[in-house]
Amino acid sequence: MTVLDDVATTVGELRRTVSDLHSQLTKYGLVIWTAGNVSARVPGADLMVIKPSGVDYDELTPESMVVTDLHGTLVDGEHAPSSDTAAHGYVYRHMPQVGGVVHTHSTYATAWAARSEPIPCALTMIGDEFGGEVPVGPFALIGDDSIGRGIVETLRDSRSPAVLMAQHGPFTIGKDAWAAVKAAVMVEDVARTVHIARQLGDVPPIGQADVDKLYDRYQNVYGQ
Ligand SMILES: O=C(CO)[C@@H](O)[C@H](O)COP(=O)(O)O
Repeated sequence: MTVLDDVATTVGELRRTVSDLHSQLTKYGLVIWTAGNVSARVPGADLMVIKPSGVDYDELTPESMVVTDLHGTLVDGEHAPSSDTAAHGYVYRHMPQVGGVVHTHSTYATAWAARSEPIPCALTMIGDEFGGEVPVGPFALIGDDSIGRGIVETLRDSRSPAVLMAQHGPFTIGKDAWAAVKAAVMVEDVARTVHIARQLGDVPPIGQADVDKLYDRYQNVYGQ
């Protein structure tokens, strides 16, 4: 009997989900080479499914995904886990509502991160998805849980599912991995649009009362 036996079916499904979601990062042009990673929490266990480190996107398969505990220790898989595993695990340990974490180096969001500058809430789409500006997290070195601590410190009291980690790039969270991927797609789109708008002149933020209404409608009414 291993820790995996109770959740074997769920882990099998999440291996496929996490593998497939990586193709959304390439589809939307959010990563180059082997940069970036997606993970999903395994409900009912202190485990996650995450991308293997440094494997080409074309070679990612359900079987090549890695299962670790929430401290990044390998539990199942043939490959070494992503270099951001400790960061993802820290988020899962400290934000129980989070079921998915994504990291990309998408160009425009990373450019804002390089400047350590939050993306102002200047578009209805930013109010909808992020509920305010997209915040900046501290600079942190890769490898241990420093990045995770920065993500949690920044997002714990924010409505934003995205943080621009200074001089690194965006990390996004969601109730599941799909939602975290969506936030990664959205943060790149708004980073690009607000950047272009700023080339044209001042970019006024939307007032807080309207941001609150936008966020409420999009989170609670929008869609089917
Ligand atoms: O920026 C980083 C490290 O934080 C990553 O995005 C790497 O670029 C991809 O690392 P692996 O997930 O392949 O280890």
